[in-house]
Amino acid sequence: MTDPTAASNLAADLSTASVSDALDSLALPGSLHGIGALRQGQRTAGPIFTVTYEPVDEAGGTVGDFLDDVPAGAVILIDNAGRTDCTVWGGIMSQTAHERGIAGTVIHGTCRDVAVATAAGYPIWSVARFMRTGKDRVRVAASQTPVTIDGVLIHPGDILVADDDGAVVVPAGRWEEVANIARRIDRVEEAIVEAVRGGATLAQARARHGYHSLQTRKDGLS
Ligand SMILES: O=C([O-])CC(=O)C(=O)O
Ligand SMILES: [Mg+2]
Repeated sequence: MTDPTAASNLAADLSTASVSDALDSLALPGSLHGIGALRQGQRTAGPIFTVTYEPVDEAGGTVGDFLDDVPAGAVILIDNAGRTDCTVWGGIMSQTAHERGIAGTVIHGTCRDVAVATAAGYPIWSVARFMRTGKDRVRVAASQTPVTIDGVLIHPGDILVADDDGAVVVPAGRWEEVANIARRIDRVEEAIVEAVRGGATLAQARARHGYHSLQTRKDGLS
């Protein structure tokens, strides 16, 4: 799944919660702990463009050097090792990315110029918001190489889904399998709520539809 439009269309109906449960059922990692939505009501999905930063302590380090290389529809995933004392993303970058049709930015690190991103409607997920620039403090070490965030190994082109609950990554080769399971989980959860509306107790509705084991590993190894 490398076509950006296809990825975002495929994920349009999927929440990160369902995708995470589907990953759990397959014993796959993917949920990016510690990265939260900049504001509520934003969501995105698409193939990942990876960026890795490294610290510097001299003039010449800077942020955003990779942005002209990112294709429309991609989700930028930045690994700055969770650093919160300086930025790797700001308002000029939000407006540029929005202008180019980039699907969103997910940062294991920090962004600034939040009001600008909000005004542009550009979606961002990050560890923190802080105003001190990364210029002269970090530089791009690599782009489009594998990164590891919260113990999750992520390759360029893997699929990222992000919403109010955070961001989750699915290996490109497992996307359809995971999405199908996530949709099945959604249908079961809807059926539980319907049963409650129809007069069942929550316990009855959950038991009837196997709620407690929806995300349980299905290979018998858990
Ligand atoms: O220094 C930064 O984080 C970048 C910045 O403010 C911008 O892109 O507007
Ligand atoms: Mg700025």
